[in-house]
Amino acid sequence: MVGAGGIGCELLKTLALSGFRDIHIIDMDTIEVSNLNRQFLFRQHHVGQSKAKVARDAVLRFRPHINITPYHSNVKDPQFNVDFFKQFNVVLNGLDNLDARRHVNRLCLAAEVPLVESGTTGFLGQVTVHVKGKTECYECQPKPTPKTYPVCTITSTPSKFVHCIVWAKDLLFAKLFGDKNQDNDLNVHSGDGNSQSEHAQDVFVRNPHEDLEQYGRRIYDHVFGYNIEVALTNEETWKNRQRPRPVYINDLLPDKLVHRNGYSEDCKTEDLTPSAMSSLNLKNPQDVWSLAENSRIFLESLRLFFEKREKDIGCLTFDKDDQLAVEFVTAAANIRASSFGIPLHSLFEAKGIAGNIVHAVATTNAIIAGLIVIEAIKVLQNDFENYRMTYCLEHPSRKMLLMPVQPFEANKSCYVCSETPLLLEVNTNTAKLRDVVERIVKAKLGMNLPMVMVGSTLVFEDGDDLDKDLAANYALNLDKVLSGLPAPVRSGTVLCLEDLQQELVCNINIKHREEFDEEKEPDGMVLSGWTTPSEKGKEVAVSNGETKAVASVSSSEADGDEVETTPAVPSKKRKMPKPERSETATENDDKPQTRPSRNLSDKKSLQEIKDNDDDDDIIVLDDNPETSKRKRIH
Ligand SMILES: Nc1ncnc2c1ncn2[C@@H]1O[C@H](COP(=O)(O)OP(=O)(O)OP(=O)(O)O)[C@@H](O)[C@H]1O
Ligand SMILES: [Zn+2]
Repeated sequence: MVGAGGIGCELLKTLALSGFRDIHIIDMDTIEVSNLNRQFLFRQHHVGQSKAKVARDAVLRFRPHINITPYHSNVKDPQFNVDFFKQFNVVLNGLDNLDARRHVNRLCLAAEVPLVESGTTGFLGQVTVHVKGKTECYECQPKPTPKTYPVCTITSTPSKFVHCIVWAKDLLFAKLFGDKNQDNDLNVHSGDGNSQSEHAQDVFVRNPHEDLEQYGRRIYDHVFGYNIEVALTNEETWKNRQRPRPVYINDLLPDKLVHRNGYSEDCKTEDLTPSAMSSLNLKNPQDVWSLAENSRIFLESLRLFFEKREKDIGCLTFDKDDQLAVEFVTAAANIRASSFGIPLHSLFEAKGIAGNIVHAVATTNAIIAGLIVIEAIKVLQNDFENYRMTYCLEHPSRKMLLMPVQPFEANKSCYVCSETPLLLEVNTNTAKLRDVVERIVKAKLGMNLPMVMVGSTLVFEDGDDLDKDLAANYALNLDKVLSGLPAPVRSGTVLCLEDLQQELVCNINIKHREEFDEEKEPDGMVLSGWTTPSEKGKEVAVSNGETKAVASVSSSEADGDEVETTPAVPSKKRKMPKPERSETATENDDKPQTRPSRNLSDKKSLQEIKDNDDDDDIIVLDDNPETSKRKRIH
């Protein structure tokens, strides 16, 4: 088992009660108070201890004679190599992030161990089975990427609260407390010339003799006052939009914060984590603060960052579990929202949006854990015919909340489980090797410790145990443009990537391209070749052959880096599920959740599926339903 969190606790209990006698469990985390509402193997006195170890002890209390081996470690650690994975009959994932899931997928493929993968988001959940040579792997289908917003909406023309949140955490928070060298679009688009952005660069630096309140007030006036004035000069922008209103601190808080009621220098925040809410005596996170209160929180949280957390400044990124960061972002987003005539939100709501939080539902985790065990048993019995991927829906579909679907066959162009090369369009004269390694090899391809080869020349290798000279040489290469490497990379060159831990090799054909669209191709390079086109709305095939889309997390307004779990539901493509139980094909008394799929709204294909409702075949739908083929995979 990988992961001993929400799904993991349920899973370990159900495995133990179902007769599994030798279980290894990996989890890198310690128990937090916020886990206790659903991770029922843990109690308050366990807070701070290893999840894997406490989960083991809790289960041994009611199943003392089974073996449970806990590892308080990251599954990406080198000790969990292919040989380690080979000792298991089946691997069960109860993870919460794509990165770890992809890594485990690769190790399972390399070790040839079946993987049962799972995820939940609120009421939605899914369990999928991945067996090399039999079904698709976890990465055969591209995963939905987190929602992004056009830069100019965030910097200049927000119309929803989420735009203000993204501005507050990704631009302002990052500018004030994050890496000083990062690219940051703050202000760049709010003025009409470079001089504005130059001015903006300076304003964020604290003057030597400026006290923290003066500094906070200056930042406040700059971002909520001056920048809005500058933006207003661009008449074109506001022709068909409501004009924003500049906000200045003296209009709201003419007196210094220290002189105002509700704030005292000596309030007892010393031993607690610094919090602007507690120092200003604002207690309820569900209250929507006034503009003045938001302004006070803004100044106070900024002061607390500099006073109490100075060592963090310069390397912070927004973290939903960092109270002070949430307070700052809530206040900044609300002040901006007020300026743009957007309704203000409480800290609780703002935190949910900023952290992309979908509240976990314990029952969904329990259901999903049960389904994992059912699939694990089938895998152990080699009952391939009966493997199912199961989706847990929010609303019944044909009176069913659980929707079983036969597994899909592998995607022949999946770079993880097949050897199909990828294509990278890149400007080989301007892009550095570092850009390719960071943006493509690590971020897009999920390699953990990659090696990059051009022909037989190794140009980069990652790892802590490298020889010093070699490491220095690779560091030099990282800063070279592709065409300037010791083995130059140009159009037609093949880059060979290898991750020894994941035992993954992947070739990339390089195609030189001069120009990239900043908005649409922000990486400045485009990787293609493995994805099958998937539709934006995710669709689920239901058991009578109809297809419906389920509301999924990515349709939520929230923006975020990582969705807690990602139930990827099958997109249009591939094949239809085998009906699990026969129901009258015409019955459909629940409201359609969203539009029917393009493919299956086609009457002809619907009819075709109904006709096949009760046979055991798997139907493969090509892009054009007219040419749909039926294909047996076993
Ligand atoms: N790379 C990894 N190696 C080992 N364990 C991991 C890794 N990534 C995630 N996990 C574990 O997977 C579990 C996922 O559980 P869950 O989704 O309930 O998240 P959580 O962190 O417990 O809760 P929340 O995110 O809501 O605070 C966590 O316990 C986490 O430690
Ligand atoms: Zn694959």
